[in-house]
Amino acid sequence: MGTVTGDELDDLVVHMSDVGVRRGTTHLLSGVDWSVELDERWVILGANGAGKTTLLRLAAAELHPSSGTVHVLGERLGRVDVFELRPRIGFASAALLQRIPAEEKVLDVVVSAGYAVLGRWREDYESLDTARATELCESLGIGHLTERMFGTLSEGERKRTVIARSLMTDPELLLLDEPAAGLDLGGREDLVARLSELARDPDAPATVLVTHHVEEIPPGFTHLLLVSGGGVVAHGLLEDVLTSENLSAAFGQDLELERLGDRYFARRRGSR
Ligand SMILES: Nc1ncnc2c1ncn2[C@@H]1O[C@H](COP(=O)(O)OP(=O)(O)OP(=O)(O)O)[C@@H](O)[C@H]1O
Repeated sequence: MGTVTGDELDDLVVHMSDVGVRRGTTHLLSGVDWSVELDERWVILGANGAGKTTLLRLAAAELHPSSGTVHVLGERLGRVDVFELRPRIGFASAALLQRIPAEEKVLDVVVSAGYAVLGRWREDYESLDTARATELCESLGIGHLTERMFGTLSEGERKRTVIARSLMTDPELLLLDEPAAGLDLGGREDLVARLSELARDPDAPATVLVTHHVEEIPPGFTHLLLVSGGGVVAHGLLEDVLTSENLSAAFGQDLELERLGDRYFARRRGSR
């Protein structure tokens, strides 16, 4: 990816150069070079344990690299106050989902992202925030659930609530960790369609979505980072990088990729 100058960095939402993450003697990531530009929508695809969540946590400024450099929204990790950086990033993570109290009202789960982040006076902004949270819930198909307790929602409804929350602060970077995991077929298809709408919205932030399955790639996503064993197998434009060969290399199996319209499917070669 070459050396990037200061001016070029301003246009990059994420820039990683020769990044490694180590825990003891284990290398979670090594030699990762990756950049995300303002108008790009990236999918990170790879097998269990490939390093996808570790990459996302670096981009979320939740983790520092052990080696190499990571810039997020023009700021270098290690040289920036992450508490100032994180509010500019929307991160719908599985960890966040687990931390939300079961008795919290859906609308409050979404709206409170704004309070926590901006530390503004509730009285002044309450109605504006409520209107925005309601609009986000409606756009994600949970507009009828805003008064429900979070703990009473289905898995799919919870995922959408967390995505709505991550958009509440109007982030410059949106990170989605396995948004379709655990959903039934209908739930997955509905979420894929909504994420596709978001991806095609020119006002939406630069987005990075982590998944294990090519079937979950929403149309409108533009780029793909294929990872395996803590390293990058291939990266670039989705339609160039998503091939049977690259997929087989990333998953260590002889896989056959099929494209049907703007969706992808994969199976082991020779299987019926
Ligand atoms: N603190 C740690 N110490 C040692 N190994 C770790 C630590 N955290 C993560 N790992 C290992 O690093 C590897 C990458 O983890 P990561 O969660 O990034 O993978 P992933 O691609 O998101 O996996 P999955 O798809 O299963 O969620 C895994 O093998 C994991 O067991």
